[in-house]
Amino acid sequence: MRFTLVGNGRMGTQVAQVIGQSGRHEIAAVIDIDTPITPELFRGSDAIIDFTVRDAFLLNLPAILSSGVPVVVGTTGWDDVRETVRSQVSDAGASLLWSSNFSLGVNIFLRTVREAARLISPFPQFDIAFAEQHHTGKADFPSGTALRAADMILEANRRKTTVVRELSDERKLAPEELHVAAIRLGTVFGKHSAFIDSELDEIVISHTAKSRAGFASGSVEAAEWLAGRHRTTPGFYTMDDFLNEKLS
Ligand SMILES: NC(=O)C1=CN([C@@H]2O[C@H](COP(=O)(O)OP(=O)(O)OC[C@H]3O[C@@H](n4cnc5c(N)ncnc54)[C@H](OP(=O)(O)O)[C@@H]3O)[C@@H](O)[C@H]2O)C=CC1
Ligand SMILES: O=C(O)C1=N[C@H](C(=O)O)C[C@H](O)C1
Repeated sequence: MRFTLVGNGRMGTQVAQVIGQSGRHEIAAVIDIDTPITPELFRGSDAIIDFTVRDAFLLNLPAILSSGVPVVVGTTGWDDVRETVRSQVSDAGASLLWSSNFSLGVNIFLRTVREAARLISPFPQFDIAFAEQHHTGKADFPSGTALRAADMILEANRRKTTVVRELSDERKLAPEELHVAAIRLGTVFGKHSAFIDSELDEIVISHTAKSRAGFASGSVEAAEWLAGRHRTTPGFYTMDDFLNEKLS
C-alpha cells in the first residue's frame, strides 16, 4: 500500500519507520506544517495516517475527506467535536478510523479496566480512579487514552457519573466523581493505570508502553483494514470495529 503521512513529529517518524521496514508498503508523501494542503496532494495514496495536533487535524480534514482516500487518525484532543467530524465523514462518503491509542496492549488493558469497573459496581466499598503519565512534549491532558478509559468506566460503573480532571482547594471529591489524573514527566512514552481501593485491598491495573512502536504498527494495521472496508462500506470507524472483527 502507498501511504501519505500527515505530521512528521515523534509519531510521524515512527510510522514512517514501520512502513519502511514492512517490505510491503511505501510512503507516497509526508506532509508537514509548511505543506499547503489540497485534496490532490493525497490522490494516488491508498491510505492517509494523521498524527498531528487537534487544530491541524481539523483544518486539514475537509481536504483529506474530499480526496476520497481513507484516513486513520491518531491525533488526540478533539473528543468534543467527534459528532461534527462523524457528520463530515458521512456527508463526504469517506472513511475515517480514529483511536486515541493504536497499541494492541492498551486496547486489551482498556477492556480489562472496563470489566473491573463493572465487577466493582455493586460493591460500594470499592472506589476507582485513573491516572496517566506522559513525556513533557505532550500537548493535551489528560491523554486521549485516559479520557477513553474514563468513558468506559462511567459506562460500566453505575456509582461514577462524572469525570474530574483537576482537584480544587475549595472542595473534596464527591463519591460519584471519577478522578482522572495526569503527570508530565521526562520522556515517558505512555503509562496508564486504573486504581481500585477498598479498606481491605488495592487492585492496580497498568499498561506501560516500552516505545512508540506499538502505536505506530497498530495504526498501519488499522489503515490496511480501513482500506479494505472503504471499498465496500465507507464510514466512521474506531479501533474497536477493527478489533471486534479480529476477535470474531
Ligand atoms: N493514537 C495513538 O496511538 C497515539 C496518539 N498520539 C497523538 O498523536 C499526536 C501527535 O503526537 P506526537 O507525534 O508525539 O507529536 P509531535 O508534536 O511530535 O508531532 C506533531 C507534528 O505535527 C506537525 N504539525 C503541526 N501542524 C501541522 C499541520 N498543519 N500539518 C501537518 N503537520 C503539522 C508538527 O509540526 P511542528 O513541530 O513543526 O509544529 C509536528 O511535527 C498527539 O495528538 C498525540 O496525543 C501519540 C501517540 C500514540
Ligand atoms: O502523546 C502521546 O505521546 C500519546 N498520546 C496518546 C494519548 O493521548 O492517549 C496515546 C499514547 O499514550 C501516547
